[in-house]
Amino acid sequence: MAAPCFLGWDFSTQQLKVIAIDEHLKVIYEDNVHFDKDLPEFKTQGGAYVHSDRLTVTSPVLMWVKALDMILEKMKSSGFNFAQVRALSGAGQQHGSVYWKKGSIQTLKNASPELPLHQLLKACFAVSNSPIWMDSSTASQCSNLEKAVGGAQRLAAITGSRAYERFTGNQIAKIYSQNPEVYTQTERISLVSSFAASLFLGAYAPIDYSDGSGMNLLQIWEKVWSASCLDACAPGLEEKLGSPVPSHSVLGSISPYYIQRYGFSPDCKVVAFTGDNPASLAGMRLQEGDIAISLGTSDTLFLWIQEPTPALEGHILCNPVDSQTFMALLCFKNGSLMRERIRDDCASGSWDEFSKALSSTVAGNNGNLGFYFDVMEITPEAVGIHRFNSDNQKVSDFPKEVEIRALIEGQFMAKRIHAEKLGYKVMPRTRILATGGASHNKKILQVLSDVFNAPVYTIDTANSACLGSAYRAIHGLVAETNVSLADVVKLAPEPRLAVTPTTGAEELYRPLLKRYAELEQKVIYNPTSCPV
Ligand SMILES: O=C(CO)[C@@H](O)[C@H](O)CF
Repeated sequence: MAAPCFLGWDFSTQQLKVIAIDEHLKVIYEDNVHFDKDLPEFKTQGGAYVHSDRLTVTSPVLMWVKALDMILEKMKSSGFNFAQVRALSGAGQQHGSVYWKKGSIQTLKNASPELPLHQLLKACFAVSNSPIWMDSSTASQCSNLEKAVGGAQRLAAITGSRAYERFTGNQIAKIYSQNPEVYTQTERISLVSSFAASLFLGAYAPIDYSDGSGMNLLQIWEKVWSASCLDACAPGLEEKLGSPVPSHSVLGSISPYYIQRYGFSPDCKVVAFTGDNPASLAGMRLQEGDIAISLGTSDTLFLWIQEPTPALEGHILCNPVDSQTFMALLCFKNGSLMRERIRDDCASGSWDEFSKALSSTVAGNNGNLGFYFDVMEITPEAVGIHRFNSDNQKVSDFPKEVEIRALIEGQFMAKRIHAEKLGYKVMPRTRILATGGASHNKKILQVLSDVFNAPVYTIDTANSACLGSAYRAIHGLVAETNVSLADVVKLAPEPRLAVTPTTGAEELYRPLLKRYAELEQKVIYNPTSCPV
């Protein structure tokens, strides 16, 4: 009897990835299909089409289907033993939506194993180019939705986020208003995650609570669709969405199509798919009180939160590994490009010199504080460079090494302040899991550790959504017995401890954090008033 294994899928923006892990969580297979390179007939760029209005961004749904055909054929030719797969789960880019045409359920259910999926399903989609998360063409739908429910803060209180152009409810509203006949022809609307799960299930898979939190449609507290949000977007929407389910749900056994065409076991279970970021949270094995910080072009924070306070920034989602709690996403657009620009201006383009400047300046920077936003920041909405001395007086410049410390301390103080605004609390057990370019720089991590007064670990998240999906496949089989994901994956490699907080850091940064929050109110973008 072949050793059991578990598959994790990631239908991301630029590629389809798969990872197989054995019962000891060891990776035994991984593969990918890169949309632009391996499916050139679709002529996508970065897996998508940016339309001439520069606002509309879509991806061809049949490209995702054909990528699955391709990767399964690659696995088959490599001799992968599909019969050993006990369960599979997956992730999809958040917010994207798929529109199944009336009657497609029969095609899905009766798929003939002689043919590839992309041939079987070629007439199944009422919208051939699915809107994806990069789209920002629904501003009018967003303001309509916020008005309909009583304002931006009210919508955030209901669904975890104010209205965002990429969020699915607003995308559906646009399709309904611009193509009502297409909307009428649609019998089911999936997210990318539940669309992918449907392909394996041979039936329409439900939307999970966590990815459903990225639609501006789900009441994240009661975990039901918000009637007022649905009605504001399109008529009869609830029937087209189906009922949402807990993210750990076992949806059923794999469709006979895969058993006959690839040799999957009839006992292989399909566990609900979810969004890429929730799946990454699982892949990073975040636990209560942890923070994951991806230090990339934008800096992204993943937070595990017990009692969230939804705000006009960031996103609160149902937690994918514990339906009783929540997760939050916070995005800071001025991330690595901002750090590189200051490195070039103040450290002659050298990270070594940058690090030396951090070492040569004192924690707290003698009260000098800075806000560094070369591009319009979203957390908070602000732009430009703003420097303040220890008396809170605006100054036009800092010495180079002071500028470097002011940038790094400012970026991390902002992260702590905005995380705590969403309800996050630093706990004695808090760990910061850092990933991305800057996580290789210990001097930068030391500032992060001191500002949060928590140890910083580094993790490799290259495949976190895929790995998280494989972990969730295992967890789905035992979740009903109240086993936590953390217990199921305790054999996984531990994150590496990089730095711990300097003694006295909490006392030092507490007053600075207060000052920073107060000064931030002065730099927030207010188009009607003159710049600070
Ligand atoms: O829009 C996002 C999250 O809100 C992106 O991170 C997408 O999930 C990327 F696929």
